[in-house]
Amino acid sequence: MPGDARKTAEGLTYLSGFGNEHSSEAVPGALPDGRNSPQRAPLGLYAEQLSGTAFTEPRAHNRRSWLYRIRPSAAHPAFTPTDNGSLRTAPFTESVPDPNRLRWNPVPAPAEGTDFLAGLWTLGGNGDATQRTGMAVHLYHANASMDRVFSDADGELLIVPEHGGLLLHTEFGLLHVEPSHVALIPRGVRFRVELLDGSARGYVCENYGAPFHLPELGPIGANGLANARDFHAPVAAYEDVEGPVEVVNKFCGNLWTATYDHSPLDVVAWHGNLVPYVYDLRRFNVIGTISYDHPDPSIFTVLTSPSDTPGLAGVDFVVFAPRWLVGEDTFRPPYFHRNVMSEYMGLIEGAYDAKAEGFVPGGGSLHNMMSAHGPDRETFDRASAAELKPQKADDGLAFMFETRWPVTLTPHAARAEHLQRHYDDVWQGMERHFRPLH
Ligand SMILES: O=C(O)Cc1cc(O)ccc1O
Ligand SMILES: [Fe+2]
Repeated sequence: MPGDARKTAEGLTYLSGFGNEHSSEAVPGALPDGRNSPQRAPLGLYAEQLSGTAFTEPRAHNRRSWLYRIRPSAAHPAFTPTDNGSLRTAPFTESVPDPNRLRWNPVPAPAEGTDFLAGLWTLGGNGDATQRTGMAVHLYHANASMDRVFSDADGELLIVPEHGGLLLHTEFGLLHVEPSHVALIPRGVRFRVELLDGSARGYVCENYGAPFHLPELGPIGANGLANARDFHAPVAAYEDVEGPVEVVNKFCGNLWTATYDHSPLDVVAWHGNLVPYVYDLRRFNVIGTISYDHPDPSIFTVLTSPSDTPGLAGVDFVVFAPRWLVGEDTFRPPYFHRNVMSEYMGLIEGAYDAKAEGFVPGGGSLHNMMSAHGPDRETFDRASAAELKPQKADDGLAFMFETRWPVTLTPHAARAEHLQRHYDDVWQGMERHFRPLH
């Protein structure tokens, strides 16, 4: 019942920190002491390691957890292929990469009975899931809770709700995520999504590459941006369900299904540093100029998935959180630019300071590699004439998935009804102001 679920969601206990060695047991004594894999695990549980990085990756990047569960994950029948719905995976080869500036309205409401998984609609992406490079942008619109369980072997899922609260039942325990919060489900972790408000809409970044971590702070110092202690992992909570449970597994681009004879959300205790987590974007410590010029938005990076080249992210997750604008003699909104990185932007609420209208909550824009963009004409005119007193930019919450490779669209995104036909017009009629002095 949604009412009961909301009560549960509000009472959740979390473990705080990013990349920590956490441990949690739902039943006292379920965690073995001093070793991971005793001859007989406590309470008759099965011990199992979940590796998110290769065994041999450097300690600073290594992610794994030990799970103590009622049945080992291996106890399942064969998977068989099932319908992928509107979910697509890299490599994206069905459309020609598009250099145009593109913008979409929100994804239309789905048919009754659409759960989070069925409600996923892929916009596009890059890389190759089988090579563990690149990312995909998905949107979701759902109106039913999942009575099946999902896991994604292709990548981790960064869920960015725009409408409707979600209660995520994961192998590690329960997470509650609301608009303005984000949730991360690591690669391969089983979960199901319960809707808390009847329907839910939002965005998902599926990251095929290295797990997201916090960006370096460099000269900013030891604190700032997203603070590690504001990331919250669940405490162990398990389902002891015997009976048929559908489990859907996304593997190398396809959905596969199997009917288990028990719930795989049966982890009674766990320890490790590979965990799902939630983060409240409003806790982001925004750093900006206190002198002049508009800083590059890398300063708003919440999470980054590094590639082999230092500083060049497979994908960055960037938030435009409430902040003061005080730059002197400065054009304060985002500047005109062309970027080697490709930018997908979404809006969680309100408005975005570079766009006077047309960029709406639940919608999104794509400015692919080197495509020219920036403030629309109305914003340019307003900001060029604005009185430069300190101003609070707090009427919206926007974000960006910024990636090193161009985003190629799925055919359904390229042809969508809700693709805006005249987005280019926002830069039409930019007046000529040039007046040579002589
Ligand atoms: O295009 C955008 O709106 C995103 C963006 C924001 C900003 O403050 C500077 C550069 C940039 O790409
Ligand atoms: Fe941009």
